[in-house]
Amino acid sequence: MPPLIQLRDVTVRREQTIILDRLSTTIPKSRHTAVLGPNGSGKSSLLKLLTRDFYPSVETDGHQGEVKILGRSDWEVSDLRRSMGIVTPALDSEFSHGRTGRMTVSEAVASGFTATRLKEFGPNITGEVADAVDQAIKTVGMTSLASKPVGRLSTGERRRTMIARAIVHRPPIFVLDEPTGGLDMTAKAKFLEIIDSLANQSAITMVLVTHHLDEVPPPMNHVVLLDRGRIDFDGNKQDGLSGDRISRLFNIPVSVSRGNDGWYEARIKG
Ligand SMILES: Nc1ncnc2c1ncn2[C@@H]1O[C@H](COP(=O)(O)OP(=O)(O)OP(=O)(O)O)[C@@H](O)[C@H]1O
Repeated sequence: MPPLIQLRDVTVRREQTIILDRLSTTIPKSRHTAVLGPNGSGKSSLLKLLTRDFYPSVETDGHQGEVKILGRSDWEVSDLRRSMGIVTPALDSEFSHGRTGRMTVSEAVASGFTATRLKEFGPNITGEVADAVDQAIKTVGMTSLASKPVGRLSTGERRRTMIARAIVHRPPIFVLDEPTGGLDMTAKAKFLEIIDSLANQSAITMVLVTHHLDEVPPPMNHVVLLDRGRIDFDGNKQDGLSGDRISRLFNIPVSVSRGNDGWYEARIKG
């Protein structure tokens, strides 16, 4: 079986700026991976390569890196997005207003099957689709709000709806970009609990972008650290999240500890 995700020597350039610099990494099935790094290090750009919002740039010597998903690099964008679960700030924002925001929670979740954003382009919510929608909504604790328009949910409720939409069709890959942005303490705790329980399942492989060490769920064992568009570290979480390494990466003295529950914590020293 080919790796789920394979990046080989990929550079992304925008207006003379190199955003990602000859990145190579491989994510096999079940290797939940956290991508960490300071602001502007290229984390979101890396996810955009996976979702085909960005493509590898052709370099001056004609070289072009390669992004393979599920062993293929020749995906139609719509097919590719249907085979992934995606939660990004842009998607979250789209579901917060306008016609997309008028979809009910059930309709929004069902739209994960078609990777669409309007009710009329979504699937019929009957039979197996309806069962899967109910199950996904239950997983994120939104059953009592299933008929409410997503645009009228709180940020935390909407974010949980986005998770349900991402997993409803049981995709092999689930990518999340800064999923706790804007959540209060309670909503964040609830959200991380859901992510943690999904990371305990091996059928879905998660790629999580974050700047917060305390948001990396215990079952997520692999980290990629990015520094100014380059991979600084790609390996085991325990080795990657050392105080020295994180201090160097974020350019500030930090002590990192791991609690008995497996969650990490970072504190600025001094
Ligand atoms: N479409 C674009 N055009 C030009 N520059 C871009 C574009 N997208 C990203 N960049 C630049 O690429 C760099 C990396 O951005 P990216 O958003 O991937 O970083 P990040 O690590 O996700 O940052 P943050 O933690 O702040 O979200 C930044 O310097 C950013 O300004």
